[in-house]
Amino acid sequence: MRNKQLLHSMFYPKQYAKKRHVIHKLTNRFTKFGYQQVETPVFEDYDLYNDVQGTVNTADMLKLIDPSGKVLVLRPDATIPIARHYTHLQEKVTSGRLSYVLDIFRSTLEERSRTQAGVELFGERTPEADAELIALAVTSLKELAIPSFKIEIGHATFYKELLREANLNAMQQKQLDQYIQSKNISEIVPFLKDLDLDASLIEKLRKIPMLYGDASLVIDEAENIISTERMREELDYLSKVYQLLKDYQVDSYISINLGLINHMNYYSGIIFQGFAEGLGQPIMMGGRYDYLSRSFYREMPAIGFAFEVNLLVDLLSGVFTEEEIIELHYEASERQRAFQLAEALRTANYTVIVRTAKEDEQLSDSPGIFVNTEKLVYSKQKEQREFKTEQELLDWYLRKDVE
Ligand SMILES: N[C@@H](Cc1c[nH]c[nH+]1)C(=O)O
Repeated sequence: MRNKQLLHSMFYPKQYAKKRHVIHKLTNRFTKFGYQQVETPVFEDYDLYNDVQGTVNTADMLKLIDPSGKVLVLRPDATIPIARHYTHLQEKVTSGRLSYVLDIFRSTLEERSRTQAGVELFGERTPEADAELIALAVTSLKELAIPSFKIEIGHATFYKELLREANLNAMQQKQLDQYIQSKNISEIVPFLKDLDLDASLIEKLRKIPMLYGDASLVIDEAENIISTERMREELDYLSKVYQLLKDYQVDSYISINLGLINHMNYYSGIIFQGFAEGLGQPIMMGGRYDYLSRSFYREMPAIGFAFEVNLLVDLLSGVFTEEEIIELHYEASERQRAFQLAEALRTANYTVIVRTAKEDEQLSDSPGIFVNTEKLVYSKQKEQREFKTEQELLDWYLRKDVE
């Protein structure tokens, strides 16, 4: 674990090697599914977020002022800028797959920033697109060998459809979301009764937090609370996504949770979160956001998700640095030869540190090469070998791991 006392904890070499491994595996997998990597600026206009509907809470953004007095924010989310740029620039493109590894900054985060690795798929509103993303998330976590994880799939508006006629204000909606999210069933009924809602509506809403678990059972149960055409369509859509996930053979990692609530409010359809055993917070979040780009240049359906890279790093056990470091010691007169030899080894993909030889040099466990006037010596623990020329040493070095 990294040192949690510091505001921005440092990744030390072993930990950082793990982070690199996680990023490498994820980006590789994203590429294999056809997602191309992009990067967005760290600093963004505060106004962008003020003008957009369904964005990060502006109070949570980290702001700064540039010399002209303009208010900027540190990138609080990756999805919003990517959607904005993509729908603006790619006027003729109808669909596209993008990926990213970016730090995002919010005052509410434990360390004010975190690294996310995610994907966004633009231009498709089909169960096939949703299933592709969920399958990509599952196979990525499998490839990383994250032990015991689950993806929970919910819906951003399914239960809110029930409430359309109830006209709750923002505070009441927030309170209800909280009760549903925490499955606080005992508080929900009195709360709804106080709001003077219809008894049959209360009965349906009370069931929402229990619509959780095995997908086919939950989908069947959810049939009983459908009260609008839209709910019917969304449930059928969810069911199609689940059928597709069966064909991807990832259904054993999936459960449905119709009380799932994501903290971003741009979602408009399926939402999902990934959980690993023993970790209270999600390792992945995402969902469909078909109307976010309406605030930009043109409306384009979209879906995406992001992994929390640092949480994945903390979940991985094992060591991810196997690289041996060769220490190359040289006598002052042999400096140029030594530098050339070090460079030849680096070109051959070895890691080399060069240093001047000291009289009482202790042999360490890592391999050492000594460049003296008369000879070249390789040593590792008890093994010692002498070479006459650099080429001889190089030839032997390049062969030794193969033989
Ligand atoms: N940007 C979202 C995750 C996401 C990516 N794409 C869609 N949703 C978040 O930070 O929670």
